[in-house]
Amino acid sequence: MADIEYLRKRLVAHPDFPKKGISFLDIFPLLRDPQAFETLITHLVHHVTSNTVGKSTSGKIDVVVGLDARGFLLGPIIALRLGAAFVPVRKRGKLPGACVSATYEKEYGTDSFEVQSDAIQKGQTVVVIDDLIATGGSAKAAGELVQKLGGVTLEYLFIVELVFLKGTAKLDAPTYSMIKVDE
Ligand SMILES: O=P(O)(O)OC[C@H]1O[C@H](OP(=O)(O)OP(=O)(O)O)[C@H](O)[C@@H]1O
Ligand SMILES: Nc1ncnc2[nH]cnc12
Repeated sequence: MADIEYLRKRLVAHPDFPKKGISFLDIFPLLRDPQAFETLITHLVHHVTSNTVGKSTSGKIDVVVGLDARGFLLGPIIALRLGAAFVPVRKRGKLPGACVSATYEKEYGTDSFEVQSDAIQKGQTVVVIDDLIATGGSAKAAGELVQKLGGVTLEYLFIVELVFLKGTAKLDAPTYSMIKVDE
């Protein structure tokens, strides 16, 4: 299996995308490389089963919440391997039926997230997954939605953390990031 350094080397930085002054870190090269993709999924599942499940009173993770859009590429695979439900948190206006919503600021703009009201039951244990945490606005909004439905977020998982933006300080549960980027 490849190691974390192998993954780090495959991240590609795009200056001034999507706005001037933002250095956009692209995770898609990792997904193009089956060895890297398998490593990152196996690593995150191992982390959850060996560290996070022990914090759950039910002895399992009930729900994996994935964030629109790149969290959708990771969440369902991890949910299947954990035997958990997958629940999407989507940008506003995309989900049918009753929803709860939260508006948030992210590194390059404002957005709103929604989740279906019946997607998480009171007391269910949750891990939230996304590709990257920058300012933490997106993950914080997702955590608020889980809380509104009565779910218990045990951990936030990311492939990449932009440490200098201090996004994890906004979150109400521990975080785990495979790759920390310092500048
Ligand atoms: O920590 P933050 O400052 O909130 O930024 C992180 C979020 O920004 C990116 O998504 P984006 O909203 O660009 O959406 P996309 O996945 O649909 O491209 C990224 O995938 C995270 O979800
Ligand atoms: N710098 C960045 N690179 C990739 N995705 C992001 N989402 C928010 N900031 C980002």
